[in-house]
Amino acid sequence: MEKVFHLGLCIDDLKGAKLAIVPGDPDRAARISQFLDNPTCLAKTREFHVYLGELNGHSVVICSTGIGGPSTSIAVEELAQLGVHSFLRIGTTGAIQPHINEGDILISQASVRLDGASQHFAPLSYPAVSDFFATQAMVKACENLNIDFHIGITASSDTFYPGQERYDTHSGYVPKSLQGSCEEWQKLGVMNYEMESATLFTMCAALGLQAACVAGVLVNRTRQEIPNVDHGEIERKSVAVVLEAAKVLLAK
Ligand SMILES: O=P(O)(O)O[C@H]1O[C@H](CO)[C@@H](O)[C@H]1O
Ligand SMILES: O=c1cc[nH]c(=O)[nH]1
Repeated sequence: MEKVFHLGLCIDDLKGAKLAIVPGDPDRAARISQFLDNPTCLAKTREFHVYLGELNGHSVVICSTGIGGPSTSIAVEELAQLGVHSFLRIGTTGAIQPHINEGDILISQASVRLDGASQHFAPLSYPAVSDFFATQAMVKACENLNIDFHIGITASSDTFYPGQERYDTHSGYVPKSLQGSCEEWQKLGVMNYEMESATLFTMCAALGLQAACVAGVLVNRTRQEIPNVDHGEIERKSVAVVLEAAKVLLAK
């Protein structure tokens, strides 16, 4: 049986799993796996830490994507080759609207394509749109858990610093083409910045796969540039949402 190149896994390793939960952070993948029945670690290679377990009797994979579109595209492509069809991203994020607070839960309907990797799957005129049913499962999960949420558009950037217009940096300089971009996204009603959903949504839509994204807010960019909150509670809430959404989707 052929192993996929980066994850080093073959189809039988996934025991028929069709759904993957995809956080950016490898350590978060390990923490999420503890909520599955019979969790096992399948691989730890580069940024890709892969766990398998069961949710309500269904095999589920957890696979970290690392930061950004290029590594996300590898994880999604190789998991798809192994039989996965549904991808639920659970991330952290910076809000750019004043009414969205640290600790809030954001569900991305679609993303502004500030990445490069998505252009390797479809031209820029193609939308980075989530899957309706997977996103509906995220909404249902919040309702089931009585968790308030915001739903809307996310700006998904290749970079954490210039692409999200941060000036508190080594050089303090943001290229002219990105100066004022945060205000533009605010005025266009964009909720937040993160770094993987544009690639995830575009490639999944283009390849006939299903994707959704939930994120916990670590910082409100109208008030400060760099997060300084305790991530623990925020992660617990967003992990609860993604696990419940997985159960909702698996029950269909
Ligand atoms: O917490 P994760 O899932 O990594 O998501 C966000 O955090 C990272 C940046 O700090 C980027 O990957 C961004 O999308
Ligand atoms: O501001 C933030 C916080 C988390 N992740 C991001 O990409 N941006």
